[in-house]
Amino acid sequence: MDVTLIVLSAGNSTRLDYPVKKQWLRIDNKPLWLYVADRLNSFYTFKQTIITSNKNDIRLYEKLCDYTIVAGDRERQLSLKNALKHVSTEYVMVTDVARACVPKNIIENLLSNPADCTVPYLKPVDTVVYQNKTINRDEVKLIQTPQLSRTEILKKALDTDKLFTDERAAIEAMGGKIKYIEGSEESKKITYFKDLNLPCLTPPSKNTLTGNGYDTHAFEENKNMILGGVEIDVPYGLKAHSDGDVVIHSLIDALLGAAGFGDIGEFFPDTDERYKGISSVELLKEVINTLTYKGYEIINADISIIAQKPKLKEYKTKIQRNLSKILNAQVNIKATTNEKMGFIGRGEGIAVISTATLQYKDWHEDYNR
Ligand SMILES: Nc1ccn([C@@H]2O[C@H](COP(=O)(O)OP(=O)(O)OP(=O)(O)O)[C@@H](O)[C@H]2O)c(=O)n1
Ligand SMILES: C[C@](O)(CO)[C@H](O)COP(=O)(O)O
Repeated sequence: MDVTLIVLSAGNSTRLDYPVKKQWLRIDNKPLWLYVADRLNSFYTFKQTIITSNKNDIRLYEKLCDYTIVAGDRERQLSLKNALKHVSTEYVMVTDVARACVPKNIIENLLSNPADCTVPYLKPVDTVVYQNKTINRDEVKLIQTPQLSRTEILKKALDTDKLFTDERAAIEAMGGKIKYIEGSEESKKITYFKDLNLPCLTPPSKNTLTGNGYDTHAFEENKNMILGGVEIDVPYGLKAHSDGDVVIHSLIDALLGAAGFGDIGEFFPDTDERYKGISSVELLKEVINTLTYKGYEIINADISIIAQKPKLKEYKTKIQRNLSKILNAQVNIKATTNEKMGFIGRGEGIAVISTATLQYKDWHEDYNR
């Protein structure tokens, strides 16, 4: 059976109420979205796997896998419709990334029971009250994902402005045939932080991640010089699209390198008018927020400034303290001349080399506090 897998991971993870978005929680070395996609692909050979991501994360997902990454939208159903545009197989299996521990037998049972839509559910074990009246709980189904649908039926069912909370409801609304199979407690959806007690969720790796950054800028007259967010009292600055803070640019590349997220140019293109003259401290803070949302913590950074001029001895401590405060981590600053050799030695500009280390935020430790 040709089946496409869609993993929905473009949500905002609001109810998790945690610094890291749930799709970026690390399971060993993998973000949850990759863990779920790989786990389901280990159960069945899907013709194609499509993952919806927040539109700003597509490039980051693509650096970590070769699945098809599609921009999500403001609603789960709209994210799904974006993904369905890329589906041509007869069947499509749609799952929430938040249902991280779906067992293999659920996948097998779905595939063994095709219909317009096949859906796992749990029977409530509590008494059910609906609009303050007790109802027959044997007639209640608690719906889970993955849900297996005939692709063309699902596309037709979603060709509406009405929003449904799952594919089954949309297909049911157009009279499609729904088949139900027994679900699993292990398929619980990670909605709140307390839901992170699922057995398949192994703690984040304790590995430290190291990155390096190198940047150079030429001097430019009649411009302020900013290094590490500190104004340097000289009558010239550094030529750049931004404020030219070559120390922070090098540090950003080291941080992004440690995370495997590419480089500063990918995040802040120097052709983008939004960044003209911008304070590089603001760029650094944006990178720190991105790393935090995506499950990283900064351990330390070590920065070497190579400059024949200006003399930085009186500024090193200011720069070190400023960056350490912004990173909330240990920062070391070194400064050296280039012994009058090369472009640096001729006083044409400054080079900076940085090293940064990261670790994964240990959600498992936080859970067990
Ligand atoms: N616009 C959206 C909203 C949700 N989802 C995905 O749909 C699944 C179920 O949604 P939910 O559990 O509500 O996740 P979030 O929307 O992230 O959570 P919250 O509602 O707390 O923000 C999640 O895997 C989520 O990533 C999506 O792809 N696109
Ligand atoms: C699709 C779903 O998981 C089925 O139970 C559920 O409707 C998702 O709800 P959410 O509020 O989008 O998490």
